Amino acid sequence: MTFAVLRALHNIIGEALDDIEQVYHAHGQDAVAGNAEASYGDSDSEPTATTRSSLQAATCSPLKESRKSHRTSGHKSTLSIGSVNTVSKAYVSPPPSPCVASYNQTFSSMARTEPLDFPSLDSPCDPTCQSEILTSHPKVMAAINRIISACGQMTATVQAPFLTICDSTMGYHLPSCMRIVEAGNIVEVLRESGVEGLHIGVLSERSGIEASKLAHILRLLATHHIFREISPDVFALNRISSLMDSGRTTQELSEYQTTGRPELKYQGTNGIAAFVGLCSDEINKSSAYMTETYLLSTSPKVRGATEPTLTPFCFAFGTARRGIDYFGWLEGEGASSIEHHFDPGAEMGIGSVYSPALGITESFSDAHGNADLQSPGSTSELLPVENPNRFRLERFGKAMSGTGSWEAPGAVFNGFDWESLPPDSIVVDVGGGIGSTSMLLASAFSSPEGENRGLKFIIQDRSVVVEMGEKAWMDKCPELLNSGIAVFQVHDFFTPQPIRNASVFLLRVVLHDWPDDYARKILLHLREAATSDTKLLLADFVLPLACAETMSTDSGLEGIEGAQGVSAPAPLLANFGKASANVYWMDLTMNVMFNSQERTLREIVSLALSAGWKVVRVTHAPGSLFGHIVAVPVPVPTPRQGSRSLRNSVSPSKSASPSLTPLEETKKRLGISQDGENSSPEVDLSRRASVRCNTPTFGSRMELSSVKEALTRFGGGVKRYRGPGVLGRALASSPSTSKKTPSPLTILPSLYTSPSGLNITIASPLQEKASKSIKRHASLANINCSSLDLGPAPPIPTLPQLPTPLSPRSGFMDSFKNKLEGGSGSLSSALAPSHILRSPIRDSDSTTGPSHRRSDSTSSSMPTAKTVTRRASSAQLNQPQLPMGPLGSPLSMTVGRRVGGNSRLPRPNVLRFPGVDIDAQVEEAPSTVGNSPARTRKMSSVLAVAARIERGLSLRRPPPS
Ligand SMILES: C[S@@+](CC[C@H](N)C(=O)[O-])C[C@H]1O[C@@H](n2cnc3c(N)ncnc32)[C@H](O)[C@@H]1O
Repeated sequence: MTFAVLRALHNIIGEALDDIEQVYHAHGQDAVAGNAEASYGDSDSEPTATTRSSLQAATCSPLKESRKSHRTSGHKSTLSIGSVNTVSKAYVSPPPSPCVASYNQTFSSMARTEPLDFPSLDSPCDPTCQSEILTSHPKVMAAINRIISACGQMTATVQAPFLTICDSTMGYHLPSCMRIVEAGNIVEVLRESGVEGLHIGVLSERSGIEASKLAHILRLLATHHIFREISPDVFALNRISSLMDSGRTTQELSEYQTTGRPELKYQGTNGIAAFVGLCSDEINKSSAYMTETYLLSTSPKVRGATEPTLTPFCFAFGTARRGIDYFGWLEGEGASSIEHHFDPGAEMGIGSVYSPALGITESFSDAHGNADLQSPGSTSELLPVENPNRFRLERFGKAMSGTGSWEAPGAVFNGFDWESLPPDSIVVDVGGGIGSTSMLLASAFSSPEGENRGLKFIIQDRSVVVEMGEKAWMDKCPELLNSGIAVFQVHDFFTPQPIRNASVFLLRVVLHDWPDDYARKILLHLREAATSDTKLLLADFVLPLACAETMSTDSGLEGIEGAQGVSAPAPLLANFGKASANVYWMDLTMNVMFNSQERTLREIVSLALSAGWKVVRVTHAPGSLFGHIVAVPVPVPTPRQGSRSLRNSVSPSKSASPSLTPLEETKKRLGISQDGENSSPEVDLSRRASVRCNTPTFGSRMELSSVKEALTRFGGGVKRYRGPGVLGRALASSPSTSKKTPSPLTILPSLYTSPSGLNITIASPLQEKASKSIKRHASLANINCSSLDLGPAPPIPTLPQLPTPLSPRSGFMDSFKNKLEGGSGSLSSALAPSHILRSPIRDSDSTTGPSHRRSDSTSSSMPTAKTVTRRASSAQLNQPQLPMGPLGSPLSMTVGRRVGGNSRLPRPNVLRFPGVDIDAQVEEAPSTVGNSPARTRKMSSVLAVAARIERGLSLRRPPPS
């Protein structure tokens, strides 16, 4: 039986490799045919000889033959990776350094002769190259996850159990080694030395770490594939370690250190080096005190603490006694009583070490983590330093900068039926940070112009954050503030919610910062301010169980749309095991640092219910563990009726007061008085906690999102757009150059599997080049475009004049046409906004023609019988504010369940979706736009619909006849 399991795992790996190779091969072939447009990036310059040869050398033929030989030989790579010595210094570190040769320079040439290979582990990572970008292709990511999951399970099965225990228990050396490497700027030193690597003697001299110690450190990391030992004692960067490159020169780094500003290393970077430093330093040490805190402490209060002042961090760093939590410590609270200079030699290395290099005071706690060894008077000198943890504070901020993209920004479009909200509905972004999510939504669903200006947004946060947010919006989208579409409001979410007529309360990565009692207080304040129509939208990671979810009656999940989630295929662990590790790392990080947590869906449902919110729906972006959870108001349960979570976490009152409503009673138990002030003995801690969390934490968006990026990835959900503004500008802006490279910290939709394996047969007269591009676009959307009929176009009737300009997106249309006609720029980036299906007409929208209203479905599952209808008569086209087709074209498209046989095929302009038994029909519509581009626009619309169907987005019913 075990062999059968191992074989099954082996098959999963083989099939996943096939999937990956297929995608890479298809893209390579496409490029070979001279149509090498990058899907997320572009290229127009020539490679250097060295980079070309190196990339060619590192590129192999992922052909079927080689796949076979992989399978049959079981292990042997047939790839012939060229000598690393021929690889140029083409490092692209984040941010790119001046010595970088861009990927695009090499790709356009290389791709003509070689199919595309998967990125090599042995070469530095170039996040902008096609090969690297393709790793985020949904099909590739899904396959990668299956491979990681299967390999992890296979290793655990075959490895001697004791060795697995050693890996798990002695793995503490890994973060320690990562820390010293980051702090010693080893990556930057190695980058400057080039691909030949550097002998440990030189490396030691340049980093200040003793040679033999450093060699052993790097060898451990090389053994874990994080560096390479390319010859004895000679080390070099590889795909993994190169990501930690700050891009600074070693000279700059040494200047920062000698001037006492080492944190400048992280400025303007993608945050990975800072992230490595943070995790391997404070978090690593804090985690080591989990047992002292949760188990060995003699104090039950400590063992069961939910306060941020009694975390493993507080014991590891000796702040518990002084009631200082992580943020307080970062901000230097109590610093005046802390020594800043300690001679470790005098105290046998126990105590604190002042590190001029890092600008920090390092504290060592005793073996139990209870001693605060930084107590005053134990050392020589008290320095008037304003904040001894300034370096760590700055590093924390930079480390967080990439974590906001752990959830792809546009996922929120599909997380809620935004279009169901009437105009002027108010969305309150509670603890909204600088309002990055609201900005995306406002860009898509509001317009500063016209009478109907769509949704309104109120972004609430602490005053310092509100200031930052206002500034960011004034820089990026002032019209949204000036028009009153969005306002910032200083508000403490532990006090009563001032907005009493909200349609949606949005809480994005807020609850995971708080233990249940605090989270419940936040939710209760929102519940109290809710109308019966108000919805709560929670956006957070949802921890999967490590077994398959059951919908049993005690799960609390019955009736919740989307609760079942996606399980990995057997024999993989239901949650994809190792492939999902990151969310569990996050969870325990929140635990040991803040006594907070990520939550399972069961926990979220129970927590919400205890505060009078019933979860009705959960959606995930394909393959992502980041969820959008919709809840509606229900009566707040009394503690007696309440959920397990409420009963467990709130000490029951001796006798419930009959004169109080359940909400009042619950608030009383939680220490919230009727006027909203905290009144229980918890008050101090609550206040403390609420003022602590000034600093955005894991998952917060530290900069405004790119609207374009969000729409590119998730635009299928955006259906309402009422005029120019941020979105209009984003769409009309330069067609291809402004695509933002996703942060390497981004978790892209990862466990994606196409629910249906859609095939499209497209019959339409298209220019060959356009058809190729569309095929590739379809492939990116994981749609198998099985054939494109390039037959002759049916005759086009005489046409009325189209209004000019076509729409606010005409700039975009131009770029699209330009692309089709062979101009520069990326077709795919031009196509991307085709996912933006402008809303057909709202009932209330008298100027926009007949009502084809509105979606009945908020389902995220595959559609069964759904129809999209988009109609605009030629007469309507002459009116000023007409609903245009997705690309401004006057088209009418119907997608509906196929009834009976395939009678409509092979008529031109009819699409077939065999996987889900759905046809899409594009009706001929009047157009004066040239024949081929017009058809191509329609086709792109069709693909947009196909992508929407494939993603399980809700579509529309046909108009009432
Ligand atoms: C993890 S961040 C999330 C920010 C934002 N929702 C996002 O998605 O980027 C948590 C936010 O909660 C805010 N916050 C913390 N305590 C707060 C309080 N008592 N009242 C209002 N906001 C608070 C922080 O300032 C921070 O912006």
